Formats: sequence, structure tokens, C-alpha cells
Amino acid sequence: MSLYYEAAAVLANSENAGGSLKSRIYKNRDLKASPAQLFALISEASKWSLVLKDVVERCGLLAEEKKLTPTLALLLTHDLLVAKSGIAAHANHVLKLAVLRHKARLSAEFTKARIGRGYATLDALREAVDQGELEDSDQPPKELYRHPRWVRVNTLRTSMEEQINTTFAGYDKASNIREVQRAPASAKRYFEDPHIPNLLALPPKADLTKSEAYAKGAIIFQDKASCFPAYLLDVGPDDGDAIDGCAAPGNKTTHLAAMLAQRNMHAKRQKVFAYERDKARTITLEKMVKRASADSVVLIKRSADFLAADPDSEEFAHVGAILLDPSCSGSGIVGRDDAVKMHLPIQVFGGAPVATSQKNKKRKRDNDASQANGSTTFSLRLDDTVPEETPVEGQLSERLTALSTFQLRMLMHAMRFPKASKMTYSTCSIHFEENEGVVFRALASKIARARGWRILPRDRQVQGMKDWNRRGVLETEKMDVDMDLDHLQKEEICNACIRCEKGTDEGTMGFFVAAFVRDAEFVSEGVLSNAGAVENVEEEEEWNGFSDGGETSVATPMRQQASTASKSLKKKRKQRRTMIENE
Ligand SMILES: C[S@@+](CC[C@H](N)C(=O)[O-])C[C@H]1O[C@@H](n2cnc3c(N)ncnc32)[C@H](O)[C@@H]1O
Repeated sequence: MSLYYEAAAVLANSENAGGSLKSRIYKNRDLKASPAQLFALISEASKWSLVLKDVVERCGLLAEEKKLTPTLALLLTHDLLVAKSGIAAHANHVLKLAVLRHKARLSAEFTKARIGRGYATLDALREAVDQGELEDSDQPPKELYRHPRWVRVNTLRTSMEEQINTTFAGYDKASNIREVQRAPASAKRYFEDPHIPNLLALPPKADLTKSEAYAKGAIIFQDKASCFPAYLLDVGPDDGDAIDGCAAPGNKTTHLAAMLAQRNMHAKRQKVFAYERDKARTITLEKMVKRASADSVVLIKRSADFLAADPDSEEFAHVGAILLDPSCSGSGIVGRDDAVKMHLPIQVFGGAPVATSQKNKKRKRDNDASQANGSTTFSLRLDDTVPEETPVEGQLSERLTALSTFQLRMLMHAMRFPKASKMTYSTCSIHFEENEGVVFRALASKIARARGWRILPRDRQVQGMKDWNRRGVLETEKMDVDMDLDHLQKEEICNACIRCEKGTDEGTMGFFVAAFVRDAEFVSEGVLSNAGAVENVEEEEEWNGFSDGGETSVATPMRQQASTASKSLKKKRKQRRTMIENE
């Protein structure tokens, strides 16, 4: 099979191989072509595909050359018109002949396309393509606020100063984030984040995957918002060990480990227990922890369910802090700008474009999956960075109920650890039900009340988080918990919660985080044994709102008066109980 047939087959991915483009190519032992050549052909052709798609269509190539599929036509046209070494096939190769027959028209259409886009020379067009500056005229204009490439400097391996002087030597320091959001891919510019220490923003398409710093774990790609939980947890030398209850791929785990190590240079050894239930993701977590040199701090609980961790076990006797980032709807996730996007030509008949799949139903021209689906674009992840979460599809409201039930359960389990006095709860979701909704329900639970868990108010948060202005949102109509709190008190709880929104000039994904704390008096043995009455999660679901009267401060919500649940709320709770029991 020639290079081009193999490239088309990789793109069609008829075997549904998972992973990024790179891993699909490099892990495929059956390929004859060199993986480097295949990867270069696909990623280069994709960069040019917006222009070449038009050229192939205007030339009517697909209608005339039955051997060519849209993908093959695009790849071959790329090599004919753009690649320095031309088409990589012998002179009589059937595919080469099919394209060479139209060389004059293809070249003429290419020149027209270049001039039409306002580029006087091929070099000028080449530069624009390299910098990802070509706009798709059929698409709405690019997002106003592009998503930067966030880079966390891993202090377990290096320092900010060292990275500025090595990896980012020769880069300009931007004075605001907009300068990097707007910058072309090749711009050497960084912005030092004002909220999170050791965090840099770079232009959206900055490619550092080949840098030594990335390979050695000195820098880690991690969205700004994803750095909030470990920073907000603010673990110090006196906080003992920590648990990350939902760890893979390990961004927050390694961040937490780096913060622990940094603050605890001379003192006791503190560990991070990292729980990950999923087997495949545990392998990723292990790799990530090793690459970040966090393996001396992090103890991985492989394929282990955090809910099965015994809070009273000797092993966790010194756990003072818990980071909880459970699975969620992923509705806050932002698609990366650096994915490979291949725009494919469609067949044009008498001036009207017709999708190949409609016209040639009988003729199996290739495994062109995207066209068979009626789409004319392939979108592939270029590198192997593992996403923290995969967005949920389908039946949102049912999924939100199931997810929030699970999230609450995880949070209440974390509240059982006898020596824990601080904890963060986060999601990359934009939905109240998974965010503030879970926080309210957790605060109202028996376990929180018995063990003295309360929300960490804004004014007691670590500086960068106190300064962050996007706070929790109160959606009263979605609250399915009875709380005898007045509006102002609910607003105060929301103000203690932190949100990030996607598509803003802050350059974050959609995210939510809240911190819970409890005072030393509650961490004492006596209070713990009283809390023994709170036995299990099923019982938690029976709670009746805030119980014993008295104080109404946000800091001690468990002292609020109980109120009677409405019928619909009772029904919802019953549904939730059934779900927990069925899990
Ligand atoms: C949102 S992701 C965590 C992302 C991670 N904190 C990071 O920053 O890289 C949630 C993870 O929790 C894991 N998980 C879900 N339920 C779990 C459970 N009961 N115990 C342990 N891990 C669980 C999932 O497999 C998934 O890898």
C-alpha cells in the first residue's frame, strides 16, 4: 500500500482505534510507510486543507478521477502543489497519474485561491498557513477569546526562573493575557498568571510537545482552572498526608505533590494517596506521576475505588487534606485549538457541490468515514495529552441527577476521614446541579453537621483565590434541598464557591471549585465518636435539612432549623436514594 492509501486509512480509522493521531500511527505495527512520514503528511496536509479543498473542488478532480477519494485527492494535491519533494510515488503509480493529468488546472486554481485570499506570493501564504491564520469563510468568525495553551512549571523538577531562562529564553513577557490569546502560533510570548503561582499562558497553538522540558516533566500542560483545587487546598506542613480521591490523569495530583514538597522542604514527609478506579487511566496516572518526578510523594492506589477506602484505617490516620475532583458532565471543557482539522473536498456537479457519499452510494471509493457521515471535516487530537474529563453526551437531565448523586456520595465519604480538616470539591461542569447544588446538599448532610464541616469563606481563601472574581451562582429554582437559610446566607455560600467560565478573556475552561474546612475542636477524638451515629450514605439521604436551631452564620450552617420538605423534593430524594442503592 502506498503512503497515500495508508494515510487515508489512518484518517478513516475504520477499526476505531482510540488515542491521538500520533499514537494511532506510531502504535500501528502493520504500516509499511515510515510513521514520521505519515504523521508529517497528515498534519501538513490538514494545515493546507482549507485552501486545497477549494482547489480540488474547482478543478472537478473527484468527478473525473474515479480512483480518487476526497482524502486521497487532498493528500496528493498537497504533495503536488506544496510539498518540496512532490508526490512520493513512482512515475507510473496510478494515483500519481490521476493527479498529474490535472496539474495545469490544479496549479491555476491554487494560484487563484492564493490571490483571492490576499497573498501575493506562495511564501506569504505558506507563512500564514504555518501560523494557523487561515480562516474558514464558511464558519463563523473565530472565537473572540481564544483558549491559551496553559503551562504549569513543575516545581518538583525545576523552577519558574530556570524555565524562563531555558525553555522560554527569547520569549517576550506579555503584560496581559489578551496579548497571548491573540498571538499567532509562532509568537514567542508568555504571560505569567497573576492568580496561580508557577503558571504561564502561551499562544493557543504554541507547540511545546517536542520540547525537552515537556519530555522531562519540567512543564505540564494544565488549564488554569484545573490548578485551582490544589492551590485552594493550601496544604501546609502541619496538614499531614493528603488524598486525591479521583486522580487520573494526574494533573491535580502532581500539582498537589509539588505544593507539598515545596512547602515542606525541611519538615516531615507528607504523602499523597492517589485513588483511581479505572484501570486504563491508572496506567496514565502512573506515567504522569513518574514523568513529573512525583513518585516519591505520591502513593498510587491502583484501580481502587475511593468509596471503598476505609477512613478509619491506620494508613489514613494522618490524612488532613482531601482533594476531590470526581467524574462530571465535562460541560466546561474547551476543545483544543491545536487538534488536526482536515477539510475535505466535496464533489461538484455543474457548479453545485454534492457530498460524495450521496452521489456515489454504490461505489465504495474508500473508507472515508467522515464523508460517509455527511461531514467534510476530520478532527483529530494531535498529541497524547489525556483529557481530565470526557464530556457526557445525551440525556443531560438524567445524567445530571445520576452524576450529582455520585458526586455527593464521594464528598460525604471524604468527610468521614477522622483527621481531615480541609478539602476541595471540584468539577469541570457548568451546571448548578453538579456544583453549588452538591455543595448545599453536602453542607446539609448529617455527616457534615456531625463533624463540623463548613464552607471556607472567600475572605479566608488563599490570596489568588480570594482575588478571583468569578464566584458561585445561586439558582434557587434548582435547589432540591431544604435549607432554612435566608437569601443572603445562600448568596454567601455561593460567594465562597469559585467558578470559571469558558470563552472569556480569562482564558479558562468552565470549572467549579469549593473548599470545606473544619476547626480543630471537631477533629478531636470526642467529637468523632459522637459522629459515629452517622453510619452510612443511605442514611445521609434521609436528612431533614439543617437541624438544631440557633446560629445562622454561613460558617456554621449545620445549626440551622430544619424545615419540612415539599412533596416534589421528597420525591426527588427518594429517586436519589434508589439510585444510590442501585449503584
Ligand atoms: C475528572 S477526572 C479526574 C481528573 C484529575 N483530577 C486530574 O486533574 O487530572 C475523574 C477521575 O475519577 C475517576 N473515578 C471516578 N469514580 C471514582 C471512584 N469511585 N474512585 C476512584 N476514582 C474514581 C475516574 O475514572 C476519572 O479518572
